[in-house]
Amino acid sequence: MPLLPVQLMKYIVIVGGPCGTGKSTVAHELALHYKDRNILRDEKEVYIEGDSFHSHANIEKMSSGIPLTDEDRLPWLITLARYSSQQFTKENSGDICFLSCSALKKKYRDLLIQTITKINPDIHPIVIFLHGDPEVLYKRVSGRKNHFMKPQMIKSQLDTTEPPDSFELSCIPIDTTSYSTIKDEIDDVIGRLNKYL
Ligand SMILES: Nc1ncnc2c1ncn2[C@@H]1O[C@H](COP(=O)(O)OP(=O)(O)OP(=O)(O)O)[C@@H](O)[C@H]1O
Ligand SMILES: O=C(O)[C@H](O)[C@@H](O)[C@H](O)[C@H](O)CO
Repeated sequence: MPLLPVQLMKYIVIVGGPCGTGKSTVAHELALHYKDRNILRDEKEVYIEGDSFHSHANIEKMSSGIPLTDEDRLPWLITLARYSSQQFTKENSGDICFLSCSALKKKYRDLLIQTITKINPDIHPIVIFLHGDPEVLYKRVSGRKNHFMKPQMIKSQLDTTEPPDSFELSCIPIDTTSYSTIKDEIDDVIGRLNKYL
C-alpha cells in the first residue's frame, strides 16, 4: 500500500499593523488557539514578539518619540525572518508559529516573506494585517501603562502604513476596531486563517 504523503508545509503567521492595533494580543490568542500544532508550545514562548528583537537604539528612538526609518527597520526585519524560520529546525512536530511584527510597508512584508521562503521553501508565510480607526487606536495606546510607545507616535505609524491591497496574496486585512469584543475579532481571524492552513 502506498504511504500517505507527509505534510511538509509549515506556516509562519505574521501579525502586523501600526501600534495599538493589537498585534501582541492577536498573536498571543492565535498561538494559544493553535497550541497543539504551534511549534512554540511552551507557555512562556507561545509566540514571537517582534518588539523584543528591536535594538536598544531603536527602542530609545521610539521612546523619545522619533519614528524609525527604513534603515532602522531593515536589520530587525531580517533578524525576525531568520529567527522565526529557524524555529522549524528544532526537534518538534509543530507546523505553525506566530510572529507579531508591525511590517508597516509592502517592502517590509515582501522582505519578510522572501527571506523566510529563501531560508526554507516549505514555509508559507501568511500576514494578518491589523488596521483601524485612529481615535480608537489612540485610546488603546493611551490606556497602556509602562510601554515605550506613546500615543503621539500613532500619527507617524499611520503615515508610514501601506495597507495591503488585493495583490498581496496570503495577506488578510482585519479592521480591528470593527468588532464588539476581542473574542469576536479572534474568532473571525481564525475562520479566515483556517482557509489558508
Ligand atoms: N480588539 C480589541 N478591542 C479592544 N482592545 C483591544 C483589542 N485588541 C487589543 N486591545 C487592547 O489594546 C491595547 C494594545 O494592544 P496590543 O499591545 O496588543 O497592540 P500592539 O499592536 O501589539 O501594540 P504595540 O505594537 O504598540 O505594542 C492593549 O491594551 C489591548 O488589550
Ligand atoms: O515598525 C515600527 O515602527 C515598530 O515596530 C513599531 O510598530 C513598534 O515597535 C510597535 O508598534 C510598538 O508599539
